[in-house]
Amino acid sequence: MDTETSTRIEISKEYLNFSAGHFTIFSATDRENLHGHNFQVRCSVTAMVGPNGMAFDYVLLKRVLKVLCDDLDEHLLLPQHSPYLRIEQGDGLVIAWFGAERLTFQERDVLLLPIRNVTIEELAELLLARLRARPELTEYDLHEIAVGVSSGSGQWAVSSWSSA
Ligand SMILES: Nc1nc2c(c(=O)[nH]1)N=C([C@H](O)[C@H](O)COP(=O)(O)OP(=O)(O)OP(=O)(O)O)CN2
Repeated sequence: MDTETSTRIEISKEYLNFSAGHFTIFSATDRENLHGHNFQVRCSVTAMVGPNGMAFDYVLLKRVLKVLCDDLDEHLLLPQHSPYLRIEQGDGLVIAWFGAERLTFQERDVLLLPIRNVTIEELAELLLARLRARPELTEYDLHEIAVGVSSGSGQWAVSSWSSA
């Protein structure tokens, strides 16, 4: 067997998910009501298969993905970089201003994310960046990484990176 093959390993485990509240913002005056999804996450990684017939131990990848999902699980997700949402914090509260609307939450319930909108495309890009930053993966010669996020069956956003 040629020891120079590049193979894509795909991970799509039921337990790679997070339940979170959010609202999608469509414009300065239009947003959804607050609601939640059971978001699903999947990942594919392309790497060289070594002479021992293995690219890398994908169990490690699954463990890291589960940590990234658990970090988001059971929170209200708010975008820190939305052009339409102003966020204040204090006295144990998070206050989000959407135009004249004042949305008030307990700090313990909120996760502020460095994204522009809580959409599956922004979540996929965020999880890809967080995955790439994990030290556990830096020792591997990875060629491509793609992370998918779904807000419901049949609808995904996939954010990808390539070393090429
Ligand atoms: N480009 C995007 N458009 C929208 C997003 C998004 O993340 N990216 N998100 C939403 C909302 O989250 C909306 O609540 C999604 O809900 P919906 O599509 O209705 O989800 P369901 O699983 O209920 O889908 P059904 O087709 O009704 O089964 C809107 N737009």
